[in-house]
Amino acid sequence: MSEQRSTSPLEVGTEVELEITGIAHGGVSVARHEGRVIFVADAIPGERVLARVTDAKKKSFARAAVTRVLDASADRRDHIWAEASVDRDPEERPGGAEFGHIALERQRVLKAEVLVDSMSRFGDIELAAEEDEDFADVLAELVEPADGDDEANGLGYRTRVRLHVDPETGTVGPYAARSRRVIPVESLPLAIEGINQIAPLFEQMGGLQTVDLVAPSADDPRMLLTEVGSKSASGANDLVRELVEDRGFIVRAGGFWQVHREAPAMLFGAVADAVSALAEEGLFDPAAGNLDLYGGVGLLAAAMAEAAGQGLKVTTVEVDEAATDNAAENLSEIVGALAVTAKVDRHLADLLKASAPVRDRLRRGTVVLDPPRSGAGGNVTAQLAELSPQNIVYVACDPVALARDTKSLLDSGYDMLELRAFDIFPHTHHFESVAVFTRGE
Ligand SMILES: C[S@@+](CC[C@H](N)C(=O)[O-])C[C@H]1O[C@@H](n2cnc3c(N)ncnc32)[C@H](O)[C@@H]1O
Repeated sequence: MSEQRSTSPLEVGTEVELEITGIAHGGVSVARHEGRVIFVADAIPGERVLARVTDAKKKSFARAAVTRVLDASADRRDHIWAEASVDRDPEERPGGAEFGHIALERQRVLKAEVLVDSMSRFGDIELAAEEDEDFADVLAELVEPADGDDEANGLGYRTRVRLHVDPETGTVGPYAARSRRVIPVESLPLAIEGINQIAPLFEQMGGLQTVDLVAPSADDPRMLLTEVGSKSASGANDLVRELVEDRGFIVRAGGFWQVHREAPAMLFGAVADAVSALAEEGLFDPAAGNLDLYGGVGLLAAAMAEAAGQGLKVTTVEVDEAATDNAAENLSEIVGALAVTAKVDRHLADLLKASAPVRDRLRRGTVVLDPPRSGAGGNVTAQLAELSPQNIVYVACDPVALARDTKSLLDSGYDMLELRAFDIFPHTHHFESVAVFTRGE
């Protein structure tokens, strides 16, 4: 494509020179062009770049992708995935490693900035440095790395990868960034070795829609194939074994399990730490009506038990019946554990109608919740506020959703005791947060 450095009006394909001023949620940086905000892919705050406009439909903002770096940040690195380099046409770059051109430590600072900004704008929480502490140090330490990631430069961690099949050519690969075009690639640098060994990157797989690659920690890696027109993948219901420290979990091969090899242990540890800290403050009651909402196969209920002991009473609530069955088995040694298949809002609505003694037990309880990306939302946070459990441990994969739900909880009289964040998706903009709330006096 020929280079057109014209400015207004912005049109798709136009190249513009931009000063990158900050980071936005979603893995893009921020610049301004003649008063209009531009979200720029593949840039780093502080850089001056040439970027091609990729979307100009909205009046208030446009989107662009870097085509040439004019003044590079000291944190710029060769992209960890050769195919995603800025030397390539933006449309030919695979998605899924949108921070792969940034030094790992700076990625974590950018994630911390997004968390701090989200909490300030949507959560009414200003995260500040202590006296004698530099805020830059707070940002550098807020998002905790997973074991082994610094040594491996954040590569080789994914135990689950979804590839797509081009309906015309049968080529297998990831989607391009911001589109549903399949991009052929030579390797999957974020995936663990076992997945790279079985990935059919050089095969034609016409007739298929997706190829899911799964490498459980205590089972053989495998491919789950979904045919065009089918809703389920072959082998998705096979049970595989996962190990977290020395505790075993069964999960369906196609079911939800944290993607980073260390993530289950990290989140297990974070929830167990939170429960232990609450117990030390006299705020945790193992015999109360404790809940693990959006509980999957019971990972976080098991973490509560790790801290509280086998006498824990806890109910996991999960919409997927098969995952609930797995949770029942995974938690079978915890006599007081119950696994329920239900939508969280329906289950909470039922609990709100329960008898006074049951409501009292819930009021003394601790709720762990780990909702999907959209967060718990206003309805569920309002139900929680009405149930009024003593503590809420909120595990979140989206900082903005967490911040919005935080605001609802603070408005309902909860105090935030702790906020941690975990870099369990290196080279992407994603990260996980764990926020601990307790009911105010
Ligand atoms: C982020 S996963 C967490 C799973 C589990 N806590 C873990 O760490 O493995 C979210 C889970 O919520 C379930 N889910 C999604 N929407 C739900 C709803 N409205 N009610 C109950 N469960 C839901 C999904 O099936 C998924 O298992």
